[in-house]
Amino acid sequence: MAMTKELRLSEIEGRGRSLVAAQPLKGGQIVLRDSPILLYSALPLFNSSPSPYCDHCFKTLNPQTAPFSLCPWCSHHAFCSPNCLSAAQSSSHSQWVCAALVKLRNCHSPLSAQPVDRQVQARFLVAAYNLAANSPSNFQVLLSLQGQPQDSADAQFLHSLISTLCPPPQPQLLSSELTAALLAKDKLNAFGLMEPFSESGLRSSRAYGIYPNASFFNHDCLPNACRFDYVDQGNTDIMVRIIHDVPEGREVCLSYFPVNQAFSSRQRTLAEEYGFVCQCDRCKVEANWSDNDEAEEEAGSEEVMDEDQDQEMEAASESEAGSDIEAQEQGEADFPHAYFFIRFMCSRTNCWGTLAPLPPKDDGTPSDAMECNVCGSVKKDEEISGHGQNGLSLDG
Ligand SMILES: C[S@@+](CC[C@H](N)C(=O)[O-])C[C@H]1O[C@@H](n2cnc3c(N)ncnc32)[C@H](O)[C@@H]1O
Repeated sequence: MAMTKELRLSEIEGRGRSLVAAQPLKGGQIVLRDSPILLYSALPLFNSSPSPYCDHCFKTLNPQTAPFSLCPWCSHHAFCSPNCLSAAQSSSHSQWVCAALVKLRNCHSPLSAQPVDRQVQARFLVAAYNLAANSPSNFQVLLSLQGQPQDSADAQFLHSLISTLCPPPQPQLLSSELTAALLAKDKLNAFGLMEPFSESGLRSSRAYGIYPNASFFNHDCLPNACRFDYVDQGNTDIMVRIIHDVPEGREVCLSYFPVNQAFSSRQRTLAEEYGFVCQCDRCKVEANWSDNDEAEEEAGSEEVMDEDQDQEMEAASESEAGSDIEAQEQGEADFPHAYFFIRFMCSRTNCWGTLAPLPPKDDGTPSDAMECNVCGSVKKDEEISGHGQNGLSLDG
């Protein structure tokens, strides 16, 4: 089924619905622009300081232009402009959402003692039940996404809480099965819109969004596409760009997390959060590395590549320059994907973003500049690796 002229939706055994190149794709080409059917804040409900983001479009609120438009019903939620406030009142910040959030934020609310993740899940459920009332067709789209309900204590707790937010916009819809199903859809499909990049800060989300078409991208630990967003320019759409040339018929994949994560951490996240065992080319190679031992398995959940792995990467990439054929063969056998890290991973401190070429010019000429999808920096080709476009092929 054609999704865009560049992408086809196909069923691939063991991977479910998948997006496949419907034509040869060029590095930098935009293959999807997708608008969210639902957006919600990633910040804790119980926060001592006001949100620095517009509660509708999630743009950073500029203190120079304060006062912002405050919600007249709760005087709590702030919007970047009167237009955003009025758009919110007829969609994301309806009267029911406003009253529900006030009630959840009440100091006697059982949520106040809950971890931030649970508070954010509550925000999602309020947004999802609001969507059911405001846009039944988009609610059906949400329900059609991947994710089977799990009978968990979290889901039961959150359902009992949401049931007290009376009257919900469509009381006949409210059920514990539906709440559990919604949470499962959110877990597998939500995209994080990141906070502004900072070299010293932690990488965290300001909001989450459900993007119905982008939800069909499967994961690969060496992706051939990555997504960009421009929230602070007032645009909540995401754009998916091709990282390097992809032949027709090849699956187009994103990485569900920063590509620098170590093998055991990636495998754990994909199994626990997404319910599958990754068998991509990179995982097949790294599964044989000697340092995937139990110690690493027991370490924190966010391991990044360690020094040995960095050295393997360097050896492979140095030898790739062609000085020593034997070392090159050995290096590539140990770490055939070294080239990806040198060329497509942002080197800025604390960034770990992915670089993709800027879109080709109108006449089809490829761009010689690469943009990072996290920090937004743009660099010329030669500043990155010294390798020309025709270096190692990733299409093999
Ligand atoms: C965002 S959805 C992607 C679209 C999904 N395949 C579908 O049918 O709707 C994420 C889910 O897709 C499946 N998936 C994604 N990447 C995969 C991979 N590399 N191998 C196997 N399954 C994968 C997993 O079930 C995962 O929880």
